[in-house]
Amino acid sequence: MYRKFNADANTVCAQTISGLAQKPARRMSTDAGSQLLFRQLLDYKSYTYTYLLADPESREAVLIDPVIEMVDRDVALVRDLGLDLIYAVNTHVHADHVTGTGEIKKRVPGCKSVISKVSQAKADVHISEGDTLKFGRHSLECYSTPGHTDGCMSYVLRSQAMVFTGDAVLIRGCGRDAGKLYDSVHAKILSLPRHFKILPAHDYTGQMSSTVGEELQHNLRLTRTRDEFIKIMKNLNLPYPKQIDRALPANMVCGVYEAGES
Ligand SMILES: N[C@@H](CCC(=O)N[C@@H](CSS)C(=O)NCC(=O)O)C(=O)O
Repeated sequence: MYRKFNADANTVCAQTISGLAQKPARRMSTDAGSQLLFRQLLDYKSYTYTYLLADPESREAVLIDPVIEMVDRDVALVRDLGLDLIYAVNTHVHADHVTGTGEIKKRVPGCKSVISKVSQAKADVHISEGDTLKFGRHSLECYSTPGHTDGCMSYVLRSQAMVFTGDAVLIRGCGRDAGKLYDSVHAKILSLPRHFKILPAHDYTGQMSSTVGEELQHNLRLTRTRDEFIKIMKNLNLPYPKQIDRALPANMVCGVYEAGES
């Protein structure tokens, strides 16, 4: 399904290239594998990571999982870096914070909101398994990874060996719910090459990334059998997310209520 993508996944290059000010003559290479602007941004209230990805050549950019309270920061960064933000993407309908995608759309003309079709939430673009989101020379491959919610998607940036897992896989942890989550995570995320970097939607322990190999070895939930996993998740008794009553209805409409809109 994804053969059209850069098969040379091992061409892993410096992922953090903040050189938008670089003149074209100083660029080291023109292949997509070598040039990505990458920023991991934190919302310190919900411990949500927002990711800004861009092709420094075309300047097309994507934000993954923006948070409404942090939209000023995100839009300012996009402007400072001279980027053309084309997509504001959600991994799923979040329960712990309100998405910034609707607010970003208002401030960045032409930016489209994205979420899975299965989520049934409002957005400009509804994606499904096997779809791709292109920005410049890069492509995010869309994988359905249900379990935490039915509409959860993970996004693979193969040329950089990165996977944005939302709440499906957290570092040494995972999202809520059990059987379906175990199956989709093992089939779609933990089956990626071991060097692929895992970039989750949250971390509550101050860690920023992991790898597939590391989680296969050290994730105390996901290394168990399916039955053990279901038992562990049942006994966690995770508390009700504080913002859930505000977040869920807002996130079904892209994070913003407009008078007259449903
Ligand atoms: N304290 C936070 C919620 C923390 C939480 O439950 N996070 C979710 C992902 S966001 S809904 C989760 O699945 N965590 C798994 C875990 O093991 O922590 C709040 O009140 O918002």
